[in-house]
Amino acid sequence: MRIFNTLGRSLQPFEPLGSTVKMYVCGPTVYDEVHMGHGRTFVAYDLMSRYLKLRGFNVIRVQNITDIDDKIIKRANDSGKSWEEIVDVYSKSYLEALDSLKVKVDLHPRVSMHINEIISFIEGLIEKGHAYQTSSGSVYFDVDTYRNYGELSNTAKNLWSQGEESVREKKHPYDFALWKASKPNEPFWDSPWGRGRPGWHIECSTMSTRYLGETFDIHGGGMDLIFPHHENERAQSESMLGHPWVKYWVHTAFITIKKEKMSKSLGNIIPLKDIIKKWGASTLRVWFLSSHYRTNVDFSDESMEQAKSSLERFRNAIAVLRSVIKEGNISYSSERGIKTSNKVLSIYQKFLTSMDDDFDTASALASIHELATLVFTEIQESRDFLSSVLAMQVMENFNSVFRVLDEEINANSLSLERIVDNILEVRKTLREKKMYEASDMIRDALMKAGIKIMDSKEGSTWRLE
Ligand SMILES: Nc1ncnc2c1ncn2[C@@H]1O[C@H](COP(=O)(O)OP(=O)(O)OP(=O)(O)O)[C@@H](O)[C@H]1O
Ligand SMILES: [Zn+2]
Repeated sequence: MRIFNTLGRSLQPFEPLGSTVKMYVCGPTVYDEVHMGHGRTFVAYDLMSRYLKLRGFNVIRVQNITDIDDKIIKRANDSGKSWEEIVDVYSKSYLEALDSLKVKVDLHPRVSMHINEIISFIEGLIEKGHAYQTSSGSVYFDVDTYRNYGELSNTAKNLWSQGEESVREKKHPYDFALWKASKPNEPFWDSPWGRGRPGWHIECSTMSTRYLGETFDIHGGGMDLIFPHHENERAQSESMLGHPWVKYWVHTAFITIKKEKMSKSLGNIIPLKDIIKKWGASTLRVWFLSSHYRTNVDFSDESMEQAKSSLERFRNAIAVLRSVIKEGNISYSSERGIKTSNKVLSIYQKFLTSMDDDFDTASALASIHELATLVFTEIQESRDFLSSVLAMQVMENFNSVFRVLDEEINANSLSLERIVDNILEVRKTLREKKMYEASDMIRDALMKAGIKIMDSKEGSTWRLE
């Protein structure tokens, strides 16, 4: 496998540091609805971790929630609500959106729950001479003390402006805040430097090392985070730890609207929950994954229609495969069947090769389309059992990574269980009413269908014969 590393800007072989791949992704600042742009980024990392699992790795994935920030405070002041209320509403809505998008994260640490750890981290940086306190009670990172600054974002000194206020008290304009002295009407915490709150970058250095250790494999986020956020995180962490920190820096490109980044601050967002309601989570995931995670994608209803019809095509292919597996010719495959099976295997190989190549989901989806074509042009007609079973396995593996066909893949087992359990409930009522004849008829009918009922004092159970 190879993966594009922003550090060095090249495709590099993927060799994890240990037996578990550890991944940290910068999550949202919760002051407004999560939008499609966030969804793209979060689905991209979800897909990466699912693919690594398919490839046999253990994966642990941490994605933080930024619940202390200037934008949150502004929103609270503008709306007359407390910052806690704002954070509560939007973090719930974020977690719900992740759930309906089937994005799995193992841990969602919040800044407000890690203030002590953040303070200790900053104290460590001051002790090591990488940070300084100012008369206002703020603490800044001294960028000149970290010699690799600019390497991650590939930028020279004249481009290091941090876009932060109160530059006058900094030693250099490119130093950035670790701790901000509190102003009136702002939330604050006590610290060795007085009342204040953490700057943005320090939270990710603190929480990622706390949960993933002193080195980890993948650090991700959108491309807008390369500078200054990730550059600053790296400077803080490597200065503190005294050794290299993250092995692969991975960045996703943007969802745009009329070629402009979809962004809360620009006011052009489509909330995730609205788009999921309109198109469904599976169509949206297909749409996200139809382009490589490092290319910008412009939103349009037409492209969503295309994603919808791709999904429909995959669903139809599965329906054909199901019917062939159920009723197909189980006798030994014909020469033609063997040829088809080999085609299925080579399509799967292509799928893996694409995914191994920096998670090229667009090409991987093209392989699944190719498989669907094979189903419609050969398998549907030949009704060959072996190639159908193989094709179904490919679809299952594909779905374990893309998670767009859950209902179709799980249809059989789910419905069988549900049906038999319901029948047993009916039968229990019949027996309670002493209608033993009807109850026995049901038992015999199920037996003919290959389902054996076992009655006992505790109730009835069943198994496939
Ligand atoms: N339009 C987008 N396309 C892809 N990823 C995005 C987009 N907007 C934000 N992200 C990513 O989502 C994650 C959470 O973002 P965060 O809440 O910090 O957004 P933000 O950039 O402050 O929001 P906004 O730009 O909407 O004000 C980050 O990794 C960010 O890079
Ligand atoms: Zn971060």
